[in-house]
Amino acid sequence: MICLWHEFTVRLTTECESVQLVSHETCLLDQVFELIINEKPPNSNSLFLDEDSEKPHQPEKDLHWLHRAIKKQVSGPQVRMCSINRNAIKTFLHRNSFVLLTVGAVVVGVILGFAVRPHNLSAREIKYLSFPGEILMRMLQMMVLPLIVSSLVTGVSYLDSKATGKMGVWAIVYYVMTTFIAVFIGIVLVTAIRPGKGKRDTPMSDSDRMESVTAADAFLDLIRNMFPSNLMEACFKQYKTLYKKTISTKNITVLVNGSAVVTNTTDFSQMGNNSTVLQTIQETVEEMIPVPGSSNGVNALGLVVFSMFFGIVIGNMKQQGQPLKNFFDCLNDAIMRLVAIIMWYAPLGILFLIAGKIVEMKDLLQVGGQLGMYMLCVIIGLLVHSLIALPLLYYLGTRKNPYTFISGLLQALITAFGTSSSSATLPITFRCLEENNHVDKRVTRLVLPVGATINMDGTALYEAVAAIFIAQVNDMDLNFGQILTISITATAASIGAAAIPQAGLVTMVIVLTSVGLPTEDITLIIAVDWFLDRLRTTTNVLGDSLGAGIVEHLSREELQNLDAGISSSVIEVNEKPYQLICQEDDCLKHRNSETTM
Ligand SMILES: N[C@@H](CC(=O)O)C(=O)O
Ligand SMILES: [K+]
Ligand code: NA
Repeated sequence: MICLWHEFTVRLTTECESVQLVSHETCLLDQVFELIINEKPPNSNSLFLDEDSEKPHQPEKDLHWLHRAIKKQVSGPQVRMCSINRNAIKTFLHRNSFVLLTVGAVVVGVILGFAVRPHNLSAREIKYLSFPGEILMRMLQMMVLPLIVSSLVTGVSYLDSKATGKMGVWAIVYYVMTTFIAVFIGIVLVTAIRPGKGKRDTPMSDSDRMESVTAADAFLDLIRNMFPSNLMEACFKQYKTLYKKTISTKNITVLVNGSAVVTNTTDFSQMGNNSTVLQTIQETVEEMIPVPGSSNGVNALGLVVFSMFFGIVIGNMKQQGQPLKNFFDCLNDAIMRLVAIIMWYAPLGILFLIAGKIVEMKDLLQVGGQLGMYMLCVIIGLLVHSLIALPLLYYLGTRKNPYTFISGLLQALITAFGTSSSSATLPITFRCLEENNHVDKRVTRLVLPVGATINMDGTALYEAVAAIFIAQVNDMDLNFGQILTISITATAASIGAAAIPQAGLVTMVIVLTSVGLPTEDITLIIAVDWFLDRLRTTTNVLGDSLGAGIVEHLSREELQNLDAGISSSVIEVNEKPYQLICQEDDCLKHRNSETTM
């Protein structure tokens, strides 16, 4: 945070450098004035007339007059300085208006929330209070579906397969690596701090039991969701395995030996032949069998997979695929223009989202004991990951200042905190990366939708910490194998988690069942999950964005080659060098004008 603030002030000072130049000017004028006073012009008596002309002129008085006159001269630049000062502030405000508005909204939201809190609003009134925030969520979510599809299709179709492949590989390497780093940080912290040690102090509430899905079925669901059976349905439903209890009857042969009933597994030879009778009875067997079911929400994974393959195919169709390419390009452009409008509403929405949540929440400061230590553990882990590990990785990958990059993302990060959904934040993330950080659109279009869907560092860290916390509360000692299992399933759970509020809590079940922990114990951490969810979503968005920056840097050669490819194909068509320049310019202009309002 301090680094961010530092970046911010650096920006402010560069903006105001011109102002400092002007004040130098006035210093110089002062020096000139001193010089003039000391030199005293020889004909000062006649030259400088006092206002009171009747009195004889005295040199000192003349000098005072001179002073006044020069002061008058100096005041000209002073006025200019003020106007430049104002201009600098104006441009500063204009350039950072969104960030300033958003930060202001957070501050006002917190103040409003704490001001309203003592009034003990009813649940209904709180709903009304956060209504403007709900509208923001709805507007952002409205953009997500067309945004994911159009940006992925265009992102993939405009690259050749080589560039897509290389970018894809870098992105996947980055996603997997950062997720494991996050899990590692989480595990180290939770085993060092041991928040769950001691007697369990949180009473169990068996009211809301979590429906448990076995790890294997959850994994299969993930793959099933990659290939939605119906594209329309994928826009609002996901596949989810349900269990049905079936009762089947089995014929079992038993030996009846006097009064004792022995099942057929017993060795026959030990029984006396004359006293035993073979009998066939029916036994009912209860079995849970997986049946198809569904849960509400966009099947983002399915849409991502479809759009990517669709884009590759369109790209390979060359001339024939051009109309579809243009269509999705235009769709993407139009959606981003809508997002630009929504951006103006975003601060207001965030204000009420935060105010509403503050009014609604139970006193977080009173969460003490094990749960408090658990929260601390997750918070420290997220901070370490997002302020040290990820920036370091960005620096190693690009040799650029990561905090400059992060300062450009401020609005997306705040939106992530406000909405606690990385998919709802996606439109804002796009704009921050493209407008503030000038990341190539071909990269963001490809990397961001995939990242928002499968790359969740914060969620992975949280899942690992939560699982080990629950093990500690249950006095279960985990061996190395179990910890390894947790780190793998936590990664899988973060991939499977939908980018919507508190989705991580649902996929927790996979991690818990994989090491035989009681899934009901998720209720232990539900109370503070809303807060941790906001923080981990912010980390998720940060991870996606830094990933886009790194991937852009690592694949800059491919991008340049593509640019060169465009110009060489233009030569083939036109065979006139001067037209090449025009075409290239047009092409560049076109690329730059995309999504700007
Ligand atoms: N809310 C998170 C997912 C989670 O629950 O961890 C997100 O959208 O990124
Ligand atoms: K995910
Ligand atoms: Na990751």
